[in-house]
Amino acid sequence: MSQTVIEVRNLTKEYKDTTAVDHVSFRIEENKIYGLLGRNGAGKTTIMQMITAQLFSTSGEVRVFGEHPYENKKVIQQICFIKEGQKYPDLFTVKDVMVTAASVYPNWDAEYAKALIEVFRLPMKRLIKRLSRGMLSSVGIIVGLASRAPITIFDEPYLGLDAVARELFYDHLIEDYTENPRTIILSTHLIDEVSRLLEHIIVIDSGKILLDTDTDELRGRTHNVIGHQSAVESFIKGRDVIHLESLGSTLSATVMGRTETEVKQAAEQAGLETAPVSLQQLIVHLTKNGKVASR
Ligand SMILES: Nc1ncnc2c1ncn2[C@@H]1O[C@H](COP(=O)(O)OP(=O)(O)OP(=O)(O)O)[C@@H](O)[C@H]1O
Repeated sequence: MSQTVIEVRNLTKEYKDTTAVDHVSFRIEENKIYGLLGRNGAGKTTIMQMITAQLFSTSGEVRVFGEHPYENKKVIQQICFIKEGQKYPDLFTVKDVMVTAASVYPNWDAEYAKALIEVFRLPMKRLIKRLSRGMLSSVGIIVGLASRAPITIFDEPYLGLDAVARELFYDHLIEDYTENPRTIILSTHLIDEVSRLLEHIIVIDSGKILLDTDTDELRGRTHNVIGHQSAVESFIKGRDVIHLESLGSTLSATVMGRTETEVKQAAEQAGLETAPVSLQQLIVHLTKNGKVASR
């Protein structure tokens, strides 16, 4: 069985007028790529800030490598947290960021960082404050990848990055992860783009967990079932229906089964068509409904 590297129990963060994170519990296992997904304001960044000891929880527990992360250098050194809009000192150049990162992360690979700087075409001597928005995001991505931190977290790392640079990021992430397995948590709204990378997803909605599942298992459990309205309506009775769409007399229902293949097999036996559901569609439907269920 895989080792747990992060354990969160009943984690809650309350602000004066809002509960940003509401009794959330989950485990993150070693050497897997996770997606932490959800709509704006769902609570993703707040959770990541508590995991990385940048924010105190109101209640509940966080353990990283079995220990409290707060003021725990041994634990903090093992985590690289890349977030949108990272601030750097005014006079820092790209090179200064790389030199600083090398001194912070014990597994830093300077050669790899150099190669990535060429891939992303970053000018080493330019002041960070003179970089374009996309270039600034590339700096974070390079630090995240070259840190080789046992837990690497990317929170919406691509503000301003063009499609080519995002593809480069995904390709390098998967290639380097294969050669140097570690735990990666990606938080993003570009779900279709990263869906091939994610092994496990945790979906947050209004501070609560909506879904915590292996991606392949989810794909196996969830299908669009398509057919004549009356046939689909009778098929979905008593089933977990996430979304319905009708076109004339045809009805398409997005259905989540309890076990893999259950929905697909039953639908086919009933003479109905099935089609796969993209991860993005699924998450949009789930979070639009805001339906918290024991999935
Ligand atoms: N310092 C704060 N004071 C009050 N409310 C806050 C504070 N920080 C965050 N919140 C609120 O907590 C909720 C969760 O915010 P959070 O930034 O964690 O969401 P998110 O899922 O990361 O969103 P996004 O995808 O837009 O980045 C939001 O309602 C936000 O307004």
